[in-house]
Amino acid sequence: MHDHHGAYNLALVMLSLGIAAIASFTALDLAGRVRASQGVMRHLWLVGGAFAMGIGIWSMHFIGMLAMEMGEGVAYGIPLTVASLVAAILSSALALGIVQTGRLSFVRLAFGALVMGSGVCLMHYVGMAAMQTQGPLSYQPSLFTVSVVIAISASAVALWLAFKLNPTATRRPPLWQRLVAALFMGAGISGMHYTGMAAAIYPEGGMLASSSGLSTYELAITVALVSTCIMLSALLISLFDVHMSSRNAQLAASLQEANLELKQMVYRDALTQLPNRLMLEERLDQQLSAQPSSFALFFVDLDRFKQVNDNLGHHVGDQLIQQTGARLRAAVRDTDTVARVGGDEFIVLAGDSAARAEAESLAKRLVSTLDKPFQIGTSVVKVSTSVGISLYPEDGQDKHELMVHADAAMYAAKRLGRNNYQFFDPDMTSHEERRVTLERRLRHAIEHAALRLAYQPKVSVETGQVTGVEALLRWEDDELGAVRPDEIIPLAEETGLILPIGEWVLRTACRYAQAWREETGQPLAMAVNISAVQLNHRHFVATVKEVLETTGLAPASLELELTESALVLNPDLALETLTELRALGIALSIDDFGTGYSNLAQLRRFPIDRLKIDRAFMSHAVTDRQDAAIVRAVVALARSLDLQVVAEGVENEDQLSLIRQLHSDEYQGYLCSQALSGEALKAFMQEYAKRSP
Ligand SMILES: Nc1nc2c(ncn2[C@@H]2O[C@@H]3COP(=O)(O)O[C@H]4[C@@H](O)[C@H](n5cnc6c(=O)[nH]c(N)nc65)O[C@@H]4COP(=O)(O)O[C@H]3[C@H]2O)c(=O)[nH]1
Repeated sequence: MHDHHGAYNLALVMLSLGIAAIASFTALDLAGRVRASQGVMRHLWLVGGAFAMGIGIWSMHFIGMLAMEMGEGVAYGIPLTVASLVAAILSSALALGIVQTGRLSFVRLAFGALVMGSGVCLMHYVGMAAMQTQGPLSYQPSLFTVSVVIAISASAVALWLAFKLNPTATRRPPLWQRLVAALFMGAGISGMHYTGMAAAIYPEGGMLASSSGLSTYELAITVALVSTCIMLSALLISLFDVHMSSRNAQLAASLQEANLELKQMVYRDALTQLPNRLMLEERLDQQLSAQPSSFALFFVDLDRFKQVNDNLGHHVGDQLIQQTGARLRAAVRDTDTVARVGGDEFIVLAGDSAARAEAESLAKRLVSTLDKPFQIGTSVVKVSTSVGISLYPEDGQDKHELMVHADAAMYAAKRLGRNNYQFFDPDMTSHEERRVTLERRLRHAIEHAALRLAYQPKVSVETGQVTGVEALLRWEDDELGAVRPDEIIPLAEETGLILPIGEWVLRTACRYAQAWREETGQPLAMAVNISAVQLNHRHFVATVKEVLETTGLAPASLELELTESALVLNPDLALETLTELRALGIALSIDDFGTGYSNLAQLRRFPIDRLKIDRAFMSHAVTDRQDAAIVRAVVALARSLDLQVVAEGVENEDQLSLIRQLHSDEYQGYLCSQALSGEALKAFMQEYAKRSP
């Protein structure tokens, strides 16, 4: 026996190293594919990968053996050669199986390396045994051991790399990393092989002559070509698969994104990003199915939203809604739901406002948070809020009932003078029912002359003398009780009833003022509210003229009170109408000023005599700095436009002294008197004249 450490054919050694590196590269890539795929695909990748990798490693080994120049051609026994190929494929399958799932623990790595290393050794030494030598091969124990250690260590590094470079379907490690890893692995496999070759002690007599017709070179090149082709096809398929999976992953991601957006659109209000009605209803369903002991639903509606929208434009209206949503959100707990369910309507679902008292304190918070003026761009907008509350379970067992009842309670709050809240009461009717009844009864009231007027004195701030009165509509219905003008006027505007009602108010007020003059010999300045619908009606000026003529009232005794929204609806027509009225000698004032004071430049165009500061500002002007600032600004503005100022809703001496400081001209309010019937006004005036110096 002798060591057959014959010279190596350098070209074939290089070829074997190249094949080892390609096999390693393929192995790492396929390991990634196995990990990234699922189900049947994972098994297919495992089988295909094991073949490609096994053939690769085996060819490296085979070419490595051919690289040893042993004189004449060496013959290889077919069964053992095939067995070594099978060993290579099986150990590759095992290796791929080990890296396919989970995390790589130390035990797993050690076990995997042992299995794979043994497989590689088995392949190598079975392959060596296939060499047809004169006698059996033997091995130097030390080098043999080193070769086994190298095989196991190289396998450990290979497995570790396969895990480290674990690509997901969408992300692959950079190419250079994969190349370096492949070179490392290739070097490990080749190292094992050449150490194993070095360990071999060949028997005396050397090799049996090859019966194969192929030369060593031809055989090596053929094996290299075939195995490279197999590996390259596996790589190409793998690349294609990565491309497809990343495309699929991208598609899935964009589908998920589209789904989210769609959900957002379906469940969220676009303007405020708050939940919409649909989402609220779902949350209500969830809430109800959790069988809670109790909870509360708050229907929140802005009182003067339409006015702001008309006066200041939709963009301001939109911002008002956004700010309202934000304030409501800030006023409730994180677990509560604030949903926008209509133009200026919100619903708050308060999970555990168990007790009525808790619901009441939240309602107060909701009203007061929206009572503070809003700063929108350069405008200061003041609105108020009406809140209706329904409680589960007493006010409703299902979501529909709870919502309808909260809505009815909200309308009841509006009827009671706005800026407050009401709990649902079974006597309350829904908004629709109320509307229908109201319209029917209003028509009845017009036909049966059941409407009345009340007159509220206006007082000079300087002298304390009554300077005139404002006519206010009153209606006491047999069925409905007292109905406030705030409720009558919008309904009358919608139904067109405002024209007959408005004309009746004008005629009655003028007749009263003329009768007053005839009785007392003194003129009575009479202010009448005019709705936007009336002002924009073609015959309005003619109607006013006719009423003045018929009643005999001097135009100088009449003042018409208009809202800003009436003017901005059709500014050109309004200007024309106001100019004609002014030419008749009628005084004109802007009512509710400040609730959304708008286009000052526009206001300048109109022939106006007075501005009336809305009572919403007066109520807090003494205590709230922001409201006081608005009152101050309105007075300053009126002065700069050379207009008189009337403060509405003056209820106490503090408010009076504030407007006195600000040099307001007149005031109206409970401090002097409420609106009185025609008879009561006469008595009041006599009494008042006696009191004043
Ligand atoms: N809290 C409080 N309130 C006070 C005080 N002083 C007066 N008020 C109330 O404030 C309102 C003043 O009328 P407005 O601003 O023209 O506001 C009126 C006006 O815009 C409209 N309106 C009333 N009558 C008519 C009418 O005949 N035609 C039209 N188009 N609108 C009318 O309905 C609104 C509400 O009228 P009313 O309910 O009569 O309410 C009246 C009056 O009763 C006070 O010191 N404190």
